Amino acid sequence: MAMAYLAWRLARRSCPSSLQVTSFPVVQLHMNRTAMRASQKDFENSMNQVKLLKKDPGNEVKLKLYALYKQATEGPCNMPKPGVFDLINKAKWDAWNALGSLPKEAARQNYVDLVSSLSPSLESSSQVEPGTDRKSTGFETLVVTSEDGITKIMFNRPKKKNAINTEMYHEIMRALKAASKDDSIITVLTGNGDYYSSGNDLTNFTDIPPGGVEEKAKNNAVLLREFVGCFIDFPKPLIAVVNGPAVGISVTLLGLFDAVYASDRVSQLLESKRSGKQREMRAFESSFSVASHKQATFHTPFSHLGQSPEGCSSYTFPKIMSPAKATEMLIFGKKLTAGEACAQGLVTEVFPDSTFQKEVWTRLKAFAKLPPNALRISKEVIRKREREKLHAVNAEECNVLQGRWLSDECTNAVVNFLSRKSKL
Ligand SMILES: CCCCCCCCCCCCC/C=C/C(=O)SCCNC(=O)CCNC(=O)[C@H](O)C(C)(C)COP(=O)(O)OP(=O)(O)OC[C@H]1O[C@@H](n2cnc3c(N)ncnc32)[C@H](O)[C@@H]1OP(=O)(O)O
Repeated sequence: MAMAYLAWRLARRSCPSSLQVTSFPVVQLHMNRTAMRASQKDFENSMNQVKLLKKDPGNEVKLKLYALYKQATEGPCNMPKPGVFDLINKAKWDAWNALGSLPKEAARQNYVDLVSSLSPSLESSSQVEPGTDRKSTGFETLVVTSEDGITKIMFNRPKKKNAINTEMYHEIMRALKAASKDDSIITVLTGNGDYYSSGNDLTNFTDIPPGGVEEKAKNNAVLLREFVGCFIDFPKPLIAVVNGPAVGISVTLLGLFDAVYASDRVSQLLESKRSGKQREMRAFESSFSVASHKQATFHTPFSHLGQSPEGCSSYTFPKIMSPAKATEMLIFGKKLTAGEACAQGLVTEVFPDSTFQKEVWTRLKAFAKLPPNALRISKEVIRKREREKLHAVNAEECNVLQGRWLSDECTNAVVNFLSRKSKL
């Protein structure tokens, strides 16, 4: 019924224009010379950790783990190429063969990194006494854990790039409200899998209630306003660990966080691509092995989607990065690398991808050892004078979006995506 509704709205107008398609080869930076080499013990520990993963990481990640394991233990692919109809072995052969002549020790390090990026809590819990890793139950779209004074809220829809559906909006609000009252010192948001979050789940547009599209838009404007309000009012230090690409509302909300940490995987690649330094690009890419993660990028394609800024970004982004830079992101949809987002003040610090999880969680555990009242009171002193303004901005943005959601431009863009004609 929902798709029929969208088709009906589409049929009333000309065929939608297609979205610009930009995509960069997803490659993984080869271990650089200064990166630590994973010991055999680390490698064996990681193999055991894979067995402890509570959630299936998905075929894409499992293929990468398989390929890196074979490369680390046997070297370049030495398997005869399976036939085209032997789909599983063909997929495994492709994944292993794509690693080329990646050295064994680099493959071992990449394997260890990939496993630790799949479950940072496994890594941090492997460094604490059993039993202190409290996992909150009752969430479908999140994994919420509390240990070392840190409540970690992990988006957990990796197969959908951690797109935020209606259930997830409510669960994030519930998790934040619980975190504001629990005994943790700081709260961290991060993503499971290769994305931080691809923003609003565009299928949110499809289930039209009996009251019609106007009612849906009104209800979702209320939902959005309440959701962003939780971030404006959150009393403890709130930190984002951006483990992969971030899109839409997952980017705009970063202006309300107290710190944003991201990995550098993408910076050199995209920057040399943009600067047209093809020779440098080829040299750089030649050292790449096959992707095992996506790069942390920051993309707010609101105009492409016929929508408008939210998450208080219409106010915070010009303040953080200047009106001109905010315009490039919020109006023209410029996608930023982690390095660019850091240079513009949206990201607090960028870490080498090979040590990203280790360094960030070590730092967060140190923060969580600071006096909790001093942290809360200092945050309050910094944030309180803007709070009323932020709520007013949030209300206005939701009002404008409510109208945008009813526009032809937005409907066309959503139908485009849902019909899989193009992606951003
Ligand atoms: C009329 C009333 C309307 C009410 C509206 C309700 C709104 C709810 C209230 C709150 C609204 C807040 C406002 C927020 C705005 C935003 O966040 S705008 C940004 C929205 N996000 C996007 O536009 C990104 C869309 N996704 C993509 O462009 C691509 O998926 C990708 C992120 C670039 C990744 O591409 P790729 O690596 O090729 O992977 P895919 O194969 O595309 O994705 C894997 C599967 O995941 C699904 N998916 C990914 N992102 C989304 C998403 N945002 N929404 C829905 N589904 C998503 C994708 O479809 C794939 O699924 P399968 O095909 O089933 O495998």
